[in-house]
Amino acid sequence: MSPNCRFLVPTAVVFVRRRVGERMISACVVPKHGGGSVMVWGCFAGDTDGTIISIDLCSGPNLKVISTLSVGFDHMAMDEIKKRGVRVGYTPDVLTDATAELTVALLLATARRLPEGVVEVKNGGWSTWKPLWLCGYGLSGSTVGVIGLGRIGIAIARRLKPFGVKRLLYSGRTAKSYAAEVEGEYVPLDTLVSESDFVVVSCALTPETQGLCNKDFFSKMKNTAVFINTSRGAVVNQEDLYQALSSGQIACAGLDVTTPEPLPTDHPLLTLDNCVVLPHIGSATYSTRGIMAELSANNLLAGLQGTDMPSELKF
Ligand SMILES: O=C(O)C(=O)CO
Repeated sequence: MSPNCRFLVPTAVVFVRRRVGERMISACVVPKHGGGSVMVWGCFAGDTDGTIISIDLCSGPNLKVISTLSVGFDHMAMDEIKKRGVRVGYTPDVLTDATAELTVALLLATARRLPEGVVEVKNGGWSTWKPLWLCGYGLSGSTVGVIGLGRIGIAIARRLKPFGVKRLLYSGRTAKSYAAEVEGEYVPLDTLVSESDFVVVSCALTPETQGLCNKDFFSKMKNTAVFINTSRGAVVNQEDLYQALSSGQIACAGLDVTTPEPLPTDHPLLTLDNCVVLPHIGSATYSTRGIMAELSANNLLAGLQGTDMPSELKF
């Protein structure tokens, strides 16, 4: 085993090497970006804190199967994976509800300034009642814009609608028939950005979405708007977000994802009261992580056996 190995999510996965006919093939379980630990078996290396450096540089020719404990696969060198014909298992669907719940929690915590309130209670800042103290923004009667109405996006929209959201806008590559369920209006991105009181980013990280939320984007948002990102950190230009937050261009932001992860403790975003940063815990419920672990183990085993995986990435 590689000296770089740090153990181990999930413990259920034990078959990492297997003889198939004359050949020994290798497989590994990878956590998502910044996930903290990597199972390494000779063919695959991680750096000292367990983050994968690069599959193309580190994996050996025997690597046939990868099982990632995530729905996202932007942490893997897909071009190289395709070139080598490596099969990839992932964990869609099973984390949708947990991630949507976390998004709603983060949105409410950010808009209603819960972290600031908790600090004030502890540090004695809570004195007499003051009409405008710790006021924030409510969902009732608001316009919510979801960027990327995929599996998780629609689950977020479904949960937000009952808060009294008046208009639900969404943008993305195509209009979705299932958007009717939340009375979703498919609009150009610019319309969504300028008309929404809450902008929720729930799209995949692709070359098109990388850096999408930049200076130009934030300049179109309302000064009272709340920005939430639970997709991938690289969708956001963090320097531009910092400027938008510190100058009052937008009201506040809640991020469950950053670049890098973990975000260094001296990062400028962490100096702002109007920015709530979570440590990428979208899918972190006990039951969801258990189901993800089981699914990724089954993906891995199926990959090693050469049978259909329960959830195989098609590319
Ligand atoms: O599984 C993933 O890719 C996630 O980031 C869920 O939070």
